[in-house]
Amino acid sequence: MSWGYAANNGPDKWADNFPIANGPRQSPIDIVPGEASYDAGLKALNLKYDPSTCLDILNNGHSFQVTFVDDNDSSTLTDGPISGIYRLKQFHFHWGASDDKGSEHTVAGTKYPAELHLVHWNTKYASFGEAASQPDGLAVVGVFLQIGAENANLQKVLDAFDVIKAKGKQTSFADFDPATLLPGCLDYWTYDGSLTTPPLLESVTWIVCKEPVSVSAEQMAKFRSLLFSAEGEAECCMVDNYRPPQPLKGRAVRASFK
Ligand SMILES: COc1ccc(C[C@@]2(O)NC(=S)NC2=O)c(OC)c1
Ligand SMILES: [Zn+2]
Repeated sequence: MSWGYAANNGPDKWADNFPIANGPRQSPIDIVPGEASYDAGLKALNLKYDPSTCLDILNNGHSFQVTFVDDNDSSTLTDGPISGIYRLKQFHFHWGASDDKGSEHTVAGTKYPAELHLVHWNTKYASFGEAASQPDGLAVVGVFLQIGAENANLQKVLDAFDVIKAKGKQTSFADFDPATLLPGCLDYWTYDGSLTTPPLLESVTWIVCKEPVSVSAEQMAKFRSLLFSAEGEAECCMVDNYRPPQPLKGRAVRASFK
């Protein structure tokens, strides 16, 4: 049986096949603002995305992801807590069955209804796959979603859902600018962590934005219309696809802001 988010294959069971689940730099974590240390040496995030690199949108059975062409430096993350150039590979989300849960990171115990992950890989390595196994291989920008006004930029992504409802469905998705999903203020917390699903590789420099972006309750209902299941299988709504916070194990969480 493969991993998932159900009682019999969910986060509490992942260590059975992926012992790194109990490793020293696992993600997500609970971010406690009062315990984060302001680091004046942290640079502002420099995100430069080219909408023409947007390729397709896929239901991978765990989330949905929008994938980008990453054979050049058209869409990159530089500065912030990282050195060098990291290329945008994909973005995806995690969300709950109801608005009181869904994010992976929490802030002083507060759960948001959803969390966006923008995944970038270090171009000092030959490919995303190689970078994913290196301690400085990936940089993921996390953005919290909170219930409020309808998010017109997010709606462009949600409008593609009807054709990717079931696991394995994929369709072309072009000319989307992921920068439109970012908050106005790019203050962030940063710490060393991991992928949040198996293989849970400890290769992620996490960059979690302090400011959430809005999503309407109706838009959250649209997220919950996706399925974990493939066509022809018993329908299983894609909800609660989040890993709960993991032990900090002595790691420092730095803040880019006072
Ligand atoms: C082998 O490479 C992988 C595998 C899974 C993911 C997805 C995820 O586990 N990682 C984050 S972050 N959130 C997730 O759900 C990945 O994303 C960078 C890279
Ligand atoms: Zn993720």
